[in-house]
Amino acid sequence: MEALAIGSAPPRPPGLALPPLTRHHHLLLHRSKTLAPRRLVAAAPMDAAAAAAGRGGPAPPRCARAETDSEDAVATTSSPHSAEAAGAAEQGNGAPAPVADAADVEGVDGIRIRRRPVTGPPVHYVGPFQFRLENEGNTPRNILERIVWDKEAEMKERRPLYMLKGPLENAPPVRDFIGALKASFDRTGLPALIAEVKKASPSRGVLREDFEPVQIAQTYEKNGAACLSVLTDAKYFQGSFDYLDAIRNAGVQCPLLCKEFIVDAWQLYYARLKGADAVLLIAAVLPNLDIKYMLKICKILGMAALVEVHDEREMDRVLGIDCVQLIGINNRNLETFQVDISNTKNLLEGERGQTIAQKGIIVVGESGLFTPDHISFVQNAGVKAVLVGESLIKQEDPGKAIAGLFGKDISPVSAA
Ligand SMILES: O=C(O)c1ccccc1NCC(=O)[C@H](O)[C@H](O)COP(=O)(O)O
Repeated sequence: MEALAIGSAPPRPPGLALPPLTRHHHLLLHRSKTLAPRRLVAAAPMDAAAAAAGRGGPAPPRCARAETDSEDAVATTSSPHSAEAAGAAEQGNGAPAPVADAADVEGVDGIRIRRRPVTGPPVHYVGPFQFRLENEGNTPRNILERIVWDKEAEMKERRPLYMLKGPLENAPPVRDFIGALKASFDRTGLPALIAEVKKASPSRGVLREDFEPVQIAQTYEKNGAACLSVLTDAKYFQGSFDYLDAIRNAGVQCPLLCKEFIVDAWQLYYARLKGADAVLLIAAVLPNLDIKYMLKICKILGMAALVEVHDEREMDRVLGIDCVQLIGINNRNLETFQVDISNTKNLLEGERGQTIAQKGIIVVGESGLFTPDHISFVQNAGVKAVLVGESLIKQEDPGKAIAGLFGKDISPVSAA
């Protein structure tokens, strides 16, 4: 264990209370109260001398309230199940209290990643000092964990939910994401294209230096994309929520998927406010209860949800959830970066494929699609749509690259 004093503790912002609850808040409140009851936890702050010496010896326990009575704390607790299971209670210093055991977290509806650092964040405050204490429990095991942990930390800095209420009333109208996919499939007989507006990724680094999101969106639309996927994560993908409204304001009609690592219902409201028509829900990150809860909020907001799976277990979990209309099969393993397009075929074989057909679910093949053969392969496996980033974005004109990917011009103009 490494201990390093790196600075002094910043002041904590004062708590904020919500105005009377809206229709949206009621759902949040209900879920939070039923699933994440308030509780007291024993916090174990670091003993200053032990911390300085690099030992994590606990000081005598003290009690801290895990959740407050403030409506803000309740209404924005967006993922009650994972929050509860991950022991996301707060210590007096603003850091989550340590949870009992990593296995508890891993056992939540089968999600493998740890949603939060098991032993608390590496930075601890002891009086005016800040200590960095790294150990297995607070070091991410893979990129997905790293992203999600950072996302949870980002959420702590967000505006309170009630501040979105006014602007949300003026959000641009929702467009029919699933309808656009179906219309495109009916028009071309080929999987509908969700073209990705993505500057960089953890596995590929910077994909396009001269990144002009609006121009890219326009050329995608002109050349036959049915919908667009817009990366909004800044740290790992160099994306931005501002790209959503910039693309809409430029007159692009294609419905927009907010491609984000959603861990908190706040992100759903914010995505809608910025003009998203659909959001991504990643099964590897969200326990079933969270997925159901987020789907309900999406429904209230009128947005579609693309529920992403990577393996059989995630597919089976998601097939057990009512109201899922759109499933994305990611050919990329988000923990190892390995890409294998036969993953789409494997997950659609046999009973799973039949269940999907019976339920009328549209399947999107995601990642690693570069050639017309790849498109045919996933179409034959049963997908009605594809989500494509790298193979288009790296070309000089990403829009014109669509014809190369499909082996023919699929633009609406070509059909006229
Ligand atoms: O692409 C990554 O490096 C990555 C890492 C961690 C989480 C997600 C990641 N990518 C998201 C995607 O899977 C892709 O953006 C999307 O499916 C398009 O893939 P591609 O056509 O291969 O760019």
